[in-house]
Amino acid sequence: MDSSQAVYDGLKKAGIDFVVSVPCVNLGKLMEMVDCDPDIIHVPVTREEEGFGIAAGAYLGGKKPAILMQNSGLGNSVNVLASLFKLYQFPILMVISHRGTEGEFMGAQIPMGEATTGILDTLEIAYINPKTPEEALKLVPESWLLAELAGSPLAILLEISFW
Ligand SMILES: O=CCS(=O)(=O)O
Repeated sequence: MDSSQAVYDGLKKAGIDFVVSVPCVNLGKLMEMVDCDPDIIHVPVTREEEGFGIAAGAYLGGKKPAILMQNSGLGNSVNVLASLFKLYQFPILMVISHRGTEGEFMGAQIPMGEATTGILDTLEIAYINPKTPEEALKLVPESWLLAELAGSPLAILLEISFW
């Protein structure tokens, strides 16, 4: 099964209807799928924290939000995740291209790759790490249910080997 298709199908099964995105080489196909979907409002942004702010407003407006991002953007998002999403208990699916993992071609990605789970742990944001498209297809919809019940973001970490 195609990796991007599996994540997209999982988002659809979850009922995600609002997506903000910051590009990553591994998210390109998924972003195109989302952008072509008439039932999903897709808002490309330039910084992850901007995307989280827009997604928070969408959630308050009754949407089910997700963000497509690279883990490097997690560093830009600590404050908005803590002071907005955790404080007001907003759910969001964080579909994260986890760079700096095995097979990474860009050395600069390694430090944030290693820091990613620690940042999520510090923020008390749960995360899953599907290894195959089949796992992603099953776990993405379940992740939204958990995020909604918990009133919290939930990260879906997709390592380089996933793609
Ligand atoms: O952040 C790095 C740029 S790319 O590898 O996603 O193109």
